[in-house]
Amino acid sequence: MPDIENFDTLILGSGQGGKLLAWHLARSGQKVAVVERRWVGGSCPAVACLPSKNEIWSARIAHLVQHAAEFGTATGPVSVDMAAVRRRKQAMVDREIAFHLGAYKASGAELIMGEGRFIGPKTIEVSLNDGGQRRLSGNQVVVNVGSHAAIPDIPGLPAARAMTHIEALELDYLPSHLIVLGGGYVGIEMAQAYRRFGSRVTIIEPSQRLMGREDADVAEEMQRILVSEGIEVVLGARPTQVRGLSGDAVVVEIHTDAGNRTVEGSDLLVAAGRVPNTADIGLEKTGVELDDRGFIRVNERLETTEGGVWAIGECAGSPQFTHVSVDDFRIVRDNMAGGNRRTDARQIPYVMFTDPPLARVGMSEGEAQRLGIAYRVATLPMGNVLRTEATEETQGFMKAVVSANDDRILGFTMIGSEAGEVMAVVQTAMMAGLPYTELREAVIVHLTIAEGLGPLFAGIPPLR
Ligand SMILES: Cc1cc2nc3c(=O)[nH]c(=O)nc-3n(C[C@H](O)[C@H](O)[C@H](O)COP(=O)(O)OP(=O)(O)OC[C@H]3O[C@@H](n4cnc5c(N)ncnc54)[C@H](O)[C@@H]3O)c2cc1C
Ligand SMILES: NC(=O)c1ccc[n+]([C@@H]2O[C@H](COP(=O)([O-])OP(=O)(O)OC[C@H]3O[C@@H](n4cnc5c(N)ncnc54)[C@H](O)[C@@H]3O)[C@@H](O)[C@H]2O)c1
Repeated sequence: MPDIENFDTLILGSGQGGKLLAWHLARSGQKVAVVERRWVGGSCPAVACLPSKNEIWSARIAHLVQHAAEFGTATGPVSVDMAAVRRRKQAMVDREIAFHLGAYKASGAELIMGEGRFIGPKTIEVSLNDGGQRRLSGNQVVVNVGSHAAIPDIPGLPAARAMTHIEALELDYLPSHLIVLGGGYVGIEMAQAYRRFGSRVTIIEPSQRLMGREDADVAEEMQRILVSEGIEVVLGARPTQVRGLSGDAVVVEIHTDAGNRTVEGSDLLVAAGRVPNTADIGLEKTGVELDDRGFIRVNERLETTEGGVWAIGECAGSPQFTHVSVDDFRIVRDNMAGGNRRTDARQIPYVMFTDPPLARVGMSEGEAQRLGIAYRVATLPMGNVLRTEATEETQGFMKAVVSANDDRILGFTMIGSEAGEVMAVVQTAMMAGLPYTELREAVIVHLTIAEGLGPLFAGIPPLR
């Protein structure tokens, strides 16, 4: 058995927050090791955020070129080369890997490539990817192992060898008919991209609406946009059986209130949520407890149930976004240094990178209703934002929720061009505690999309 090597800080999984913590602590003089089994830099730059947005951008180019004549540019026949799309994506991933290796080297943190497993409190055994084993311990230990795609328990699904986002981002051919199980973030982003590349696409979603956490008007508008591009959306549909093989021919049988139906396609993508990577990492040999859904039990300071062991990102049950894992890093960094930063009451903005995108910060109207918070609401169709006269990006709307008791902005949702950038303006106003009237009266540049914030907030009914 190899001797146990001791580190000041030992991090399992090079997730988004964990790697930043490693670089920070190592630069501060600590002896730090990060154990990563597969993706230098974690999933975001390798198989999730960056590669998906890279391919979504390629799909947008395809879409624009296909519609170029409407804007006065004549093109010849348009075709999409998925091998070239994939190559462009892979070149970016390779740049990301090089960047991360450089950052590890510059910081002095050691990146150990191998599968890690706890063999005792604060002690990890690593099966090295290059062969052999190492045993490591940390005075402080951080778990940042992320999650993997959930594979629902549907008869025939394992045999159909459905893709997750990982395989879908590696396709170098165009599926003739892509069936997507799940109408959430991954499903919708990938469905629109593949439709724009030229696939026929069907989304199968068990709930009665897409994007369950959004208001009905928001979900309906997104559905209208997807359907207008030729995507078939089947709601209230529970898959009961899968037959065939993804990449060849697949059949999904679904049960709906209206009866049973069969959807036949060529390729199958599963996008039905995430499962934390906590099942096989030996936590039972430690004092680190899991909750009933398999997430690491943490307090608001991101401390686990074992002293000196912290958890960051999706495995800690944090909302599933890179910027949240990065914020978890800041919390753990400051708490390790004796501070008291907390996860509760932080804003969690997000953007779904469809075209147009969906962005939200703060409360939706439905959340205000569920919490019994008195509110005022205004919406503004994107067609009323003057810039869209020039760009014809008229799909979607802005929606603001404001307190009925004072002028606080409670939430902002937008489907529309530049939604993420416009949302950041509202988020900043919310962080500063500005009343909505300040945005209503602000001098915002003509002819920007953010100019729509004036008329949006002018639509909020006055205080009674
Ligand atoms: C297709 C897709 C697109 C997305 N797009 C966005 C987006 O645009 N914006 C956004 O904010 N979020 C996006 N997300 C979510 C985002 O990717 C995640 O929330 C984020 O990467 C989570 O980071 P994390 O720190 O929890 O862990 P991860 O970044 O997932 O890292 C965990 C790491 O731990 C490693 N690991 C696991 N177990 C072990 C072990 N036993 N030994 C060694 N290593 C191990 C894994 O290999 C992995 O590299 C997307 C997700 C998906 C699936
Ligand atoms: N732009 C972004 O920031 C971005 C992009 C992609 C993913 N993400 C993150 O990753 C997370 C995971 O994404 P996701 O799309 O896998 O999960 P999700 O939770 O967003 O959506 C999963 C969907 O699958 C449906 N579903 C559940 N069981 C099903 C079944 N048996 N058959 C068909 N559908 C089923 C659910 O009803 C739900 O609508 C997201 O919640 C998000 O936090 C973020």
